[in-house]
Amino acid sequence: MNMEQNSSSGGAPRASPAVPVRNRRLPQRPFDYKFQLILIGDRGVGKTCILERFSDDTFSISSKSTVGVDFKIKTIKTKGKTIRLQIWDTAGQERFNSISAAYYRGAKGVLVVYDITNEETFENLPKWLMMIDKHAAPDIEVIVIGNKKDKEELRQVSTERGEKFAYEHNCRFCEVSAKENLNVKDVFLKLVDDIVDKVPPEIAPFGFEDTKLSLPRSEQGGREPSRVFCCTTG
Ligand SMILES: Nc1nc2c(ncn2[C@@H]2O[C@H](COP(=O)(O)OP(=O)(O)OP(=O)(O)O)[C@@H](O)[C@H]2O)c(=O)[nH]1
Repeated sequence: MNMEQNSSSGGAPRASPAVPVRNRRLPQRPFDYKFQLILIGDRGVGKTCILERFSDDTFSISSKSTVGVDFKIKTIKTKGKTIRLQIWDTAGQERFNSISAAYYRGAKGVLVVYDITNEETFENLPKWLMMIDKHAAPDIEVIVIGNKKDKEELRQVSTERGEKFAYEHNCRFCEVSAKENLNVKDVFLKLVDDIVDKVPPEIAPFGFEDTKLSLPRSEQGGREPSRVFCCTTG
C-alpha cells in the first residue's frame, strides 16, 4: 500500500493569458474518494492503539479510555486512487453507545475489534454486530479483528473460532497486533479496497463530498458471502 499523510493541496496555479490553453493545469483534487470508517468493540480491546498505529505508526502501552468518540484523518493510495479516510474511534464503554450510534450511519466500513486474550470481548461480538445492523447502512463493509496477537501465551480465543464467527456472519476476519504492528495496515487496506470495489463505475471519482456514494436503498446489496477472510495467518 502506498500511504501518505495529509498534505494540503497547493490549489490551482493562476492562469496567465500568455500560456496556451493546452498547458494550463487543472486544479488538483486532493483526493478521489472520501470514506468514513468506524472502529467499535469492547473497552480495552485496543481500538485507539490500532488507529494510532495505522495513522501515526505509534503505540502507547498506557492508552487512555476513549470518551465519546474521536477521529483521525488518513490519506492512502490504493487501486490507483487517492482516498481520504475519516476514521472514527468510539468508546467501548456501554454508556457511550448512544453517542457512537450517530457515527455508524455515514460509515462505509466498520472494524469490529475483540481482544484474543479476553474471552468476554469475543462473546460480545454479536452485540456489536447488532449495533451495526441497527444503526449502519445495509451495505457497510465489516471486518472482524482479533487484536493483541503478540500475547499468544495469554490467548483465550483461538484463530479458528474467530474465523468461524466471521464466516458465519459474512465478514472478513484478521488477527492483528497494534503493539507489534502486525497486519494493521492490511486490515485497513482490505476494507478500503472492498469499499472501492463497490463504487459503481458510473460514479466518477470526486473531490470533496462522499454523498454521491449514497445509493438508493433499493440498489444496495448486502454483504457478499464469498469474500470472507483476509490475512488469517501471520
Ligand atoms: N500487548 C498489546 N497490548 C495492546 C495492544 N493494543 C492495545 N493494547 C493495550 O490495551 C490497552 C487498551 O488499549 P486502547 O487502545 O485504549 O483500547 P480501546 O479499545 O480504545 O479502549 P476504550 O477506549 O476504553 O474503548 C492499552 O493498555 C494498550 O496499550 C496490542 O496489540 N498488544
